[in-house]
Parts: sequence; structure tokens; C-alpha cells
Amino acid sequence: MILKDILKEAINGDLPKDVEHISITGVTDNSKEIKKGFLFVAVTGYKSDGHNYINDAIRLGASAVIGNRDIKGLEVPYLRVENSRKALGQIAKRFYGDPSNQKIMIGITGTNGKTTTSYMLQQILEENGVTCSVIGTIQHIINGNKVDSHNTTPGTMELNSLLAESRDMVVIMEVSSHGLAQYRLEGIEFDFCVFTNLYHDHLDFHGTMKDYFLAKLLLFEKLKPSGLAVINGDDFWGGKLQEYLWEKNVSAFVFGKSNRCDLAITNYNTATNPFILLNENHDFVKIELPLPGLHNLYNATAAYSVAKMFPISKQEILTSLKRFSGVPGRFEIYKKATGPTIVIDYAHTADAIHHMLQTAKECGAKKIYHIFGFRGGRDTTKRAEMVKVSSEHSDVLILTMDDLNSDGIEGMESTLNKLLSDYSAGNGKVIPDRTFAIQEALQAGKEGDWIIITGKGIEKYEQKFGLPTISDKETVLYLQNKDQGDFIGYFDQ
Ligand SMILES: CC(=O)N[C@H]1[C@@H](OP(=O)(O)OP(=O)(O)OC[C@H]2O[C@@H](n3ccc(=O)[nH]c3=O)[C@H](O)[C@@H]2O)O[C@H](CO)[C@@H](O)[C@@H]1O[C@H](C)C(=O)N[C@@H](C)C(=O)N[C@H](CCC(=O)O)C(=O)O
Ligand SMILES: Nc1ncnc2c1ncn2[C@@H]1O[C@H](COP(=O)(O)OP(=O)(O)OP(=O)(O)O)[C@@H](O)[C@H]1O
Repeated sequence: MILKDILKEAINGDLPKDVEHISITGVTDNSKEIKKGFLFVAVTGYKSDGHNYINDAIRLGASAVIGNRDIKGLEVPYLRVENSRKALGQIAKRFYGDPSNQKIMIGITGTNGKTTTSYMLQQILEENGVTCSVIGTIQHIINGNKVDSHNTTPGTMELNSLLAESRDMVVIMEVSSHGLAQYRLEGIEFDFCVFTNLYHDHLDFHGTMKDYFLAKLLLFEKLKPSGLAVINGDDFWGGKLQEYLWEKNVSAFVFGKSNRCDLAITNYNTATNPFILLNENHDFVKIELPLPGLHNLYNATAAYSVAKMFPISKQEILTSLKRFSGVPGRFEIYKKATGPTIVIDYAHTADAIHHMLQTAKECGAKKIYHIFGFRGGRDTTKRAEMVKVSSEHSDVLILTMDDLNSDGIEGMESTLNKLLSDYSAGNGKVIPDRTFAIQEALQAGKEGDWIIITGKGIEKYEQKFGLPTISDKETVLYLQNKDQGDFIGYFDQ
């Protein structure tokens, strides 16, 4: 491939003579992936600086380098750009032949509900003959094949490579604020952009809610002129987004409780036989879902709003939602003939915890045990509110370990104790070993009680705990079945 052909957007103006005829064999921003004839794009990162690896890249065979520093005297041509992360996105798109341009692109953003809404939409579309690639937190699904996911929104080279590989008609993407802020979607345009909600999260990265919102807003700048924004109008920031798009004359379809919404919520039931009743231009739509919780009904409404833009009948959409298969690690219920109801969920914001505990109450929980922890190295300012909400809406809260990342175990243990004493109403305890915390709740829980384990969903434990299990699901199954023989591991999907 001729280098200058993929630099169209990345470099303004004429290229130097020594670059005109260079051909390249690949592109990467990671010196460890360099092969002979590659273009190396040096990116200034959050942990390290790609410019420090330029010499390694040349030694390994890079035939040209792009960066955003003033660098002279390299053995291969060097092109300086203003922002090499952005340039990488522009180059990735060209290198892979602008693959998103050949797809119907659906981007879903928001603090919570992205994964659930994508799975709902995938099920509706696929059951009605529309093949989908799904890119998100749990995994990426391309042409029906599952690929491990390292980021919710993959890095720009990986993303464009997945899109180029896809033979599916539609791409449903979870779009994270990090991905938007880091130009991972540079040059990609969307047919539908969905906004689920915005709550306190990731402020370690964005600083303020306003900046977090502004990062999310970037997705809606990527809407095609013919595209449609689908917005949860009941969310405070959803309202702000609506105003912004209105001023810009961008088409938006809004759902919410106000009767001014395009899809007005008139009634719902969140517990047994959950449903949400919607008024769409005096035509009533009843979405039934095999999954409790108002939050899931909102996710289903978002999925319905997009699906109805496809040539699929209302009845077909409602049938698919009624038999929705659920999402691994999101409101997954484990219940034996007798004993407590156990739920494994991915809630990791105060708002999501509120929804979970509220749903358990609405489902008739007699006593609620809530087990959770905090990710090390991530937004610490959300922790107090998570403890307050848990303490207020559960009967017993047990603080335990989540992934430590770069934090130390002793430090986290004292953080848990301090948060519990400062923000709970005295109805909690700290059990650092996550498997023992679950064990204690399962031993105490009786028929009619609910035990809610949040934060990790299907993710594997990063630390070793007391019981020989590697995830919340394994721990629950191990404890539920431990009298029935030796445990050999269930190995999560
Ligand atoms: C803090 C952060 O967001 N980091 C993201 C960022 O990494 P980075 O480019 O800054 O990486 P870095 O390690 O500082 O390295 C800088 C540069 O040096 C290069 N390098 C480095 C070492 C070397 O030997 N040679 C070399 O060339 C690297 O390839 C890179 O180009 O860009 C990478 C590529 O796009 C991302 O994979 C990476 O996500 C990390 C793994 C991460 O954990 N991110 C989280 C916070 C995140 O993005 N989360 C959201 C979901 C959030 C949610 O809603 O829950 C997501 O979309 O996943
Ligand atoms: N619409 C919603 N409003 C509030 N909370 C929700 C909503 N949907 C899901 N949740 C809660 O958030 C958790 C994560 O849901 P989901 O994985 O669908 O969201 P996500 O946006 O993909 O999250 P992440 O970016 O962290 O992967 C769920 O387990 C549930 O507790």
C-alpha cells in the first residue's frame, strides 16, 4: 500500500519528496507489533509515550514514522502531525478501506445500559433476518464469531480491522467516553446514535460531569446527515443533549414520561411479568420483558426505538423482546428449589446499585444482602455514594474486594472500613475475601431473601480467594452445590 494514499486526512498539504513513493506493509502505534515495512505512529499515552519507542520501531523494520513531536535525524522519513492519536484514527480508516462506510452503524452511549441495549437490539434484528456485528464490553461478535474484548470501544486500528472483517449488515457498537475522547472512532459516521443516561462515573478521567457529558456528545457529532439520535428524555443529561441537537437541527427521537416525547411512557410494571406501556402517536405499544427492573424496561424502549426504523413489524419487535435471552452477568438469577434468590450483576455506579436494590424490593425480597467492592485505580469519588445507596436500600451490606489493579490489598481494606463507618447506617461489615463474603451471605440467606452480588458480572477474579473459584458465578454454583461432590470448576464462557 502506498503511504501517501492513507495520509489524505492526516497530513495537510504536500508530502515531502522522500515520502511520495514509500509503500508500507502495515500500520501500528505499538513498537512491539512492528514488522518490516510498517508505518509506526507514535502516540503520547497515559502510561507511556510512543515517541520513546521510535528507535525500537525503526530497528524492527519501520519504514516511516509519524508523531507529534519535533524530531530530526531519524534513519527513516518522519512526519510531524498536530495530534498523532487523531492521525492514527484517520490513517486506520484509510488503511482498512473505510469499512464503516459499508455498514449500517449504530452507536450506543451512556453510563449504564449500553451492553444490555445492544444485546436486545441484536436479538431483535437477528431474529428478523438482519445480521449484526456487536462490539462492546463483554466480547465482540463478528460474522457470528466471538472475539475477546480488551476495551468496550476498541483502539482505532483494532476497530477498523474488525469492521473490515465484518460481513454483517449492521454494526451495533457500545461507545465509551474514553473511546470518544481518544479518537478511537475518528472518521466513523453513524446512522443511529443512542443515549441511555449519564451518571457519576469515570470522573478520574473526565474531571467533571460536564466534561464527561461533552465527551459523550462527540458521538452525536458523528451522526450522518440522514441519521437519527435516540434519547432517553427522562435523564437530566439526555434533556441537555436534546436541546443541543434541537439547536443544531439534528433529528432526534425521544422517549420518556413526558407526553411531549415521541414515545411517551404511560405505565409500567417492573417486577412480575414486567412490561412498559408506550404511547406512540396514539398508537399503544406494550413491551413485555422476561427481565425485571425499570432500568431494563428503559433499555428495551431504546432498543425498540431503533428497531422500528428497520423494516421489521412492531409485533416482530415485541415478540423478540418478550423472549429476550438476557446478558451474561447482568441481572443473572441463581435460585434453587428452596433458599434465597441470588443475583449476579455488573452494577458499578450508585445509580445502577439503586436500580438493582429497588428491583429486588419490587420483586418482594424479604431481606436484601448486598455484596460489592471498588475497582482499584478507578474513580474514587463515586464510592461514598455507592455505600450510602447500598446501606439505605439493603438490609445487610458486605463490602469486599473487587479488582485491585494497581492498589494494594491493605490500603483497599482500610478504605472499605473507612467508607463503611463514614457512609453506612451501621448495617454493614467488611469481609475482604470476596468468596467468603458470598459464602457468609449464602449461609445467612433464607427463602424469600435476595443476595445481590455486584461489580464483576462475568469477569474473572484477578486475585486468588479462599474458595477454589474464579468468578462470582462459579462461587455461587460452588456454594449451592458443594454437598454434591468435588468441585472441578465450571469455567465461565
Ligand atoms: C487510560 C486509557 O484509556 N488508555 C487507553 C489508551 O492507552 P494509551 O495509548 O494511553 O497507552 P500507553 O500504554 O500509555 O502507551 C502509549 C503509546 O505507547 C505505545 N507503546 C507502549 C509501550 C511499548 O513498549 N511500545 C509502544 O509503542 C503504545 O502502543 C501506545 O500507542 O489507548 C489504548 C488504545 O486505544 C487503550 O487500549 C487504553 O485503554 C486502557 C487499556 C484502559 O484500561 N482504558 C479504560 C479506562 C477504557 O478505555 N475504558 C472504556 C470503557 C469505560 C466504561 O464505560 O466502563 C473502554 O472503552 O474500554
Ligand atoms: N438503563 C439503565 N439505567 C441504570 N442502570 C442500568 C441500566 N441498564 C443497566 N443498568 C445497570 O448497569 C449495569 C451494567 O449494565 P450494562 O452492562 O448494560 O451497561 P454498560 O453501559 O454497558 O456498562 P459498562 O460500560 O460498564 O460495560 C447493569 O448490570 C445494571 O445494574
